[in-house]
Amino acid sequence: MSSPKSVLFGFHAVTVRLKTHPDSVAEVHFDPARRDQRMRAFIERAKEGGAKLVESSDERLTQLAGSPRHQGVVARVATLAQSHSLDDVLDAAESEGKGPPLVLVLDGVTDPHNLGACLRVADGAGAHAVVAPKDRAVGLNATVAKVASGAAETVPYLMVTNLARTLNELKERDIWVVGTSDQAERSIYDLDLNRPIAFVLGAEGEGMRQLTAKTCDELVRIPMAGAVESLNVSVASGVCLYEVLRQRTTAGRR
Ligand SMILES: C[S@@+](CC[C@H](N)C(=O)[O-])C[C@H]1O[C@@H](n2cnc3c(N)ncnc32)[C@H](O)[C@@H]1O
Repeated sequence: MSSPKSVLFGFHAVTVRLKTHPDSVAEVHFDPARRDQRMRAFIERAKEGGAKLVESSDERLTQLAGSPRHQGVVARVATLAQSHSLDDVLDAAESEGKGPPLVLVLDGVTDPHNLGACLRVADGAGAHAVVAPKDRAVGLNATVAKVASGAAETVPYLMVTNLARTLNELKERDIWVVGTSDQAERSIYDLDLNRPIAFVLGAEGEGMRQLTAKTCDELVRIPMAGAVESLNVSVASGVCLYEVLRQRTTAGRR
């Protein structure tokens, strides 16, 4: 029986899938009219990975991707099974010596561009997982993967049934659960983040749900020096996760 297929588009998203799960790539469609260096290098890599290459027109690629932003590259791929739980992911990170747990929790991020950007920054900062509630989140689709530039393949994205319960489970693992709100009193720059940590961010508009905020150990704000009240959720994720990385890296150098 063949596994369900989905599409990935854009150079980064397809290249990372070829690197991480080459067997899951059924076909790579590309635009033969594009003969630049980037495309030539990409085709070389796809051939090395054993992918079936198919020449397709720009129009056909747009149709396959469901978007004109495919950069001349669309892959039909098998959907990867999400067999692991958050516990499995954190256990694996620990046994691989990846440092204290670092988790990004997104309560209500339904925009694929925002999720893609959050996954990208989570990968960059070395987060071990991104977690979201099943009923208040966007799933991993082709737009998310394109915006994530490959990070949708590298950072486990776990959709959970009950977010408050998951936050309590993180606390039981001695992970400090820190919620973020532009209304919080304490600044993120006053925290010692060199410890197991989960940052919780909320939706554009209404922010975190009340129960989510109540379940957090601490609420912090990112200082805002100008006129606007808050940052985009992916930018705020970047500030939080990179502050953890900065503190942990600095501590490692001492
Ligand atoms: C666009 S903001 C939503 C703003 C919303 N008015 C609120 O009450 O949080 C989306 C998310 O990014 C994070 N965020 C944005 N700006 C922030 C700030 N200055 N301090 C802390 N978190 C912030 C929060 O997690 C927030 O829920």
